[in-house]
Amino acid sequence: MAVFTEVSNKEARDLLRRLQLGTLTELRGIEGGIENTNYFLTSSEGEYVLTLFERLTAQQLPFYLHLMKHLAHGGIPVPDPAADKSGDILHTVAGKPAAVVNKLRGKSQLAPEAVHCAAVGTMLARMHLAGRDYDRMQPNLRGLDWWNETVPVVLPHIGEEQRALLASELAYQNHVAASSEYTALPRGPVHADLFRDNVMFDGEELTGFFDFYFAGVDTWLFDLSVCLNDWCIDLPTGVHDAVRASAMLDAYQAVRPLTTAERTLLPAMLRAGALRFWISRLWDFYLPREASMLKPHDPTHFERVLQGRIAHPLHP
Ligand SMILES: Nc1ncnc2c1ncn2[C@@H]1O[C@H](COP(=O)(O)OP(=O)(O)O)[C@@H](O)[C@H]1O
Ligand SMILES: N[C@@H](CCOP(=O)(O)O)C(=O)O
Repeated sequence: MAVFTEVSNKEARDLLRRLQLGTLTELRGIEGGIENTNYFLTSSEGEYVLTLFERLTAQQLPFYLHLMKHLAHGGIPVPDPAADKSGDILHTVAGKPAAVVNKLRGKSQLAPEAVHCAAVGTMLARMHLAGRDYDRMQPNLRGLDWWNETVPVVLPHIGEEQRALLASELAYQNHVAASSEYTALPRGPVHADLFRDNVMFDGEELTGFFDFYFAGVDTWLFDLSVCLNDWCIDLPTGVHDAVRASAMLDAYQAVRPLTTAERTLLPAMLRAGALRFWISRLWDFYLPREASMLKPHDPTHFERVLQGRIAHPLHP
């Protein structure tokens, strides 16, 4: 149950009044999620999601919330944070930073087919283009600097073979990041965690991207690689699925063709995307944070994905 902080009906009613979103009809805790407290908030005006941020700070949050607003106004189906009379979209509820967004229609497609991967590819490219004129800056806080800080912390907890793979892949990624091809990659605000459980579908219609709280400015190719590594593999084995990957890549490129540097570095960024989540899963597994991680994700999954990406590089 991902309700780490209880919200009373009175607090919900007061918030709806401040946001001029009608009168409360239902407040229901959401069971999914591992980072924040989430409630479905239903009022006489519509259905919303109330999020209380358990770890992100009031300094970090404006980047994410204004990015969602910017993208929503740019026609991308993402939750649009509600503003109060003064235009503020970051609120305080039960002593925590909080936001209210519209509830997206549909549900997550956890067994995607090519048609769903194509829809994600199209919308991802549209989202990258819509983010070009977003003027706030926050780096990907789970990027290369964080990998360099975190790998030494997890190394003592893992076996010799894993240590060798983790250390050599980190060295490889530092080398790639220093190259002129990497510098040439187009970049902008990216979602950086657009897994199957962070996209809504109604049948084959993509109804929204959500959970932007790992977003940051990074390469568009990294974002695409994170998607390919989750949507276009066989989950039990981690093996690449060529049909779903082509569907996603073709759809993405129909909106925004990859540059020469991106085509060259796709194999390296697929490795980077696998490394990023291997590190975070190892970190969550061996160094769990107080009360936040209910059931840590399996780190060995991304170890397998990384090995597959090294053994069988994907050349678009
Ligand atoms: N805007 C939204 N519209 C509809 N459902 C949402 C929305 N935001 C969150 N949810 C629901 O809440 C669940 C948990 O949200 P999520 O952002 O993944 O939490 P966490 O950041 O804690 O992992 C999602 O799986 C989804 O079912
Ligand atoms: N997608 C990440 C975990 C991030 O959790 P989320 O529920 O906030 O998307 C992983 O699979 O390791």
